[in-house]
Amino acid sequence: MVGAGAFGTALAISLASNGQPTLLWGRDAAQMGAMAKARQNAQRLAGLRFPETLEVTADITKIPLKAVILLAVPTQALRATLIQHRHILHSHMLIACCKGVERGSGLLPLEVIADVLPSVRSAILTGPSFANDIAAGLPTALTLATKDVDAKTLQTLLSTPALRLYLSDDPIGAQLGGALKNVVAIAAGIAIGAGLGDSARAALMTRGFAEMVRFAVLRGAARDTLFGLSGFGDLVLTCTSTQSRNLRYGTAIGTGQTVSETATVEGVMTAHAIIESLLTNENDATDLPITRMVSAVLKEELNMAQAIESLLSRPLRRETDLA
Ligand SMILES: NC(=O)C1=CN([C@@H]2O[C@H](COP(=O)(O)OP(=O)(O)OC[C@H]3O[C@@H](n4cnc5c(N)ncnc54)[C@H](O)[C@@H]3O)[C@@H](O)[C@H]2O)C=CC1
Ligand SMILES: O=C(CO)COP(=O)(O)O
Repeated sequence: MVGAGAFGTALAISLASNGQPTLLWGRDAAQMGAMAKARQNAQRLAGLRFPETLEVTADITKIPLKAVILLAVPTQALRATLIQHRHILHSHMLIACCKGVERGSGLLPLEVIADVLPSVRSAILTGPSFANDIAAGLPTALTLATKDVDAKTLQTLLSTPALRLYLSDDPIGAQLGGALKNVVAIAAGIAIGAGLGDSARAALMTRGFAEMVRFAVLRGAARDTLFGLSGFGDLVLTCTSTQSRNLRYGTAIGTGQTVSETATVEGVMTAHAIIESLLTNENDATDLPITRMVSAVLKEELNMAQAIESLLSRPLRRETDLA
């Protein structure tokens, strides 16, 4: 496991609890030393103890030959991680566990991997799951999306009695679902924080889902993928649970608080990355009102009243138009 934050630690606990010898690597030697000693990640998953089969290290050369490597770093840190450790990572199967779009390039995690390590085999692991739930062994279902011929072997390797992996051969759709739902969750949080009510949240979730489907299909996703765990499933979880950092972040913005979030809130950079990539392509007239609103509010180009007005003043149309 590369990346020892909440999600990397949770997946490592889950795999090790299922009897897989698992190595959890993090870049901060002092932090990894403390985790090894306490047998828990006190910063991110306090109280959830490591099984004996989980080894903790800050030495990346300890990764054994032929290991399957899960990459659980934030999307914006993925390229730097791959570049820094390419001599180790280039010969392994890489499973990206991050959800987002890279700012500057507009690329999805597997596209970043292909850009840095063109010949490497890869897959995306995504879907509705909170790190705490996985680490606690609660039932969870995720999507493992890949074009790789060994997909079934990977599915078996990474599934546990509590963590069920469903296969998909549509990595684009699976990645876009996971990336875009975070942006919609920020919008839903803004609505809740601004006191617009649960009906407004339901409207944003539904129109946000239509926006996700529209954008993903234009980028080559299969429409059905968006209706599965990695799209609709994760949208529901992230927009309705206060465990979600994206929802909490949006809620804080909606109440007018300044947010100093130390944990990863992927929807922020993803909203900017998508809108900026549309701006650089003048011919792209993709209709993304919610993503535009989120990006503009976070950049303080719109205040809350203007943002709400921008959504409410859009022309009335049939529900299924452009959906
Ligand atoms: N926390 C959760 O419940 C879930 C998280 N995810 C995804 O997992 C990814 C990681 O999120 P979390 O683990 O929650 O975030 P986190 O903020 O808890 O941890 C991120 C980790 O990445 C490390 N990191 C950052 N830059 C790095 C670099 N250049 N090299 C090596 N390590 C680096 C940090 O030190 C930190 O340990 C995100 O894309 C998130 O959307 C997916 C599903 C659930
Ligand atoms: O991706 C997640 C749930 O599937 C975690 O959501 P947050 O990043 O908003 O906490």
